[in-house]
Amino acid sequence: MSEQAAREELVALGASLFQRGFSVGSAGNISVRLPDGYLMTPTNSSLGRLDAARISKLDLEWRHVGGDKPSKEVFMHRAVLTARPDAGAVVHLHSTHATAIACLAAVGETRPIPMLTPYFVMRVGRELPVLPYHRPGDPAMEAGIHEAARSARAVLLANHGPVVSGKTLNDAVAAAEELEEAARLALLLRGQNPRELTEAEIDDLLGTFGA
Ligand SMILES: O=C(O)[C@@H](O)C(=O)COP(=O)(O)O
Ligand SMILES: [Zn+2]
Repeated sequence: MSEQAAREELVALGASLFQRGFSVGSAGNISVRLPDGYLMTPTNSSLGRLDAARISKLDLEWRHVGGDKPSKEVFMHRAVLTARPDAGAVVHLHSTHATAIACLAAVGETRPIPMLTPYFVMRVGRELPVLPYHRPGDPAMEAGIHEAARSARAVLLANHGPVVSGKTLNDAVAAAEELEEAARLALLLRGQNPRELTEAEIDDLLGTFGA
C-alpha cells in the first residue's frame, strides 16, 4: 500500500471509530508502520477529523520529520511496534467498557476479560496483560509495554485504556472493536455465571485461526 493510501485509510478508520463512539473528543491515537518510518495521529487531534496531509510522519529512528506534532504517546506505539515486528499498526482508545475494565482489574492480571466468545480469542488472543498506571505520555511506560507486547497482541493500561496491535490497520481496528465489545459483555454478565471457553476450546481456536 502506498503512503498516501495508508494516510487515507487512517483518516477513514479514525472517522469510523469516532462516529461509532469508540473514541470521543481528542482521545486515542493510532500509528501505522511504513517502509521508511511511521505515520502517527497528531497530538490533540480528534480521530473523527483527521487530515491526511497533516498526519505526523516519523522516520525509522522515530524522529518527527513531517506533518503536525505527533501524539504524546509515541513511546507507547514504539514499545509495541518494536516488540512485534509483524505488527503493522497500533490503536490506542479510551473506549468506555475496555477502560472500565482497566479501572477494575488488578495490575498483573492477564485475563481481565473472561474468555466468553470465540471472536475475542481469535482477534485479541489468549492474554490481555494489565499494566501499571502511568501519566499519559510518560516515557516510563515504554519498557513495560514493550515486554508485555512481545507475547500479547493487546494490553490494558490501568486507569487509562487499551493498546491494540494488528498485522494491518484494519486488523488493529477490528481487534480494538472486538476488545471493547468483549469488555461490554463482561460487564453485562458480571455477578452472573456465564460459561467460559475451556482451555481446550481456546487452544482449538488459536490453532485454527491464530491470533
Ligand atoms: O490519554 C491521553 O492523554 C493520550 O493517551 C491520548 O489518548 C491522546 O493523546 P494525544 O494522542 O497526544 O492527543
Ligand atoms: Zn490515552
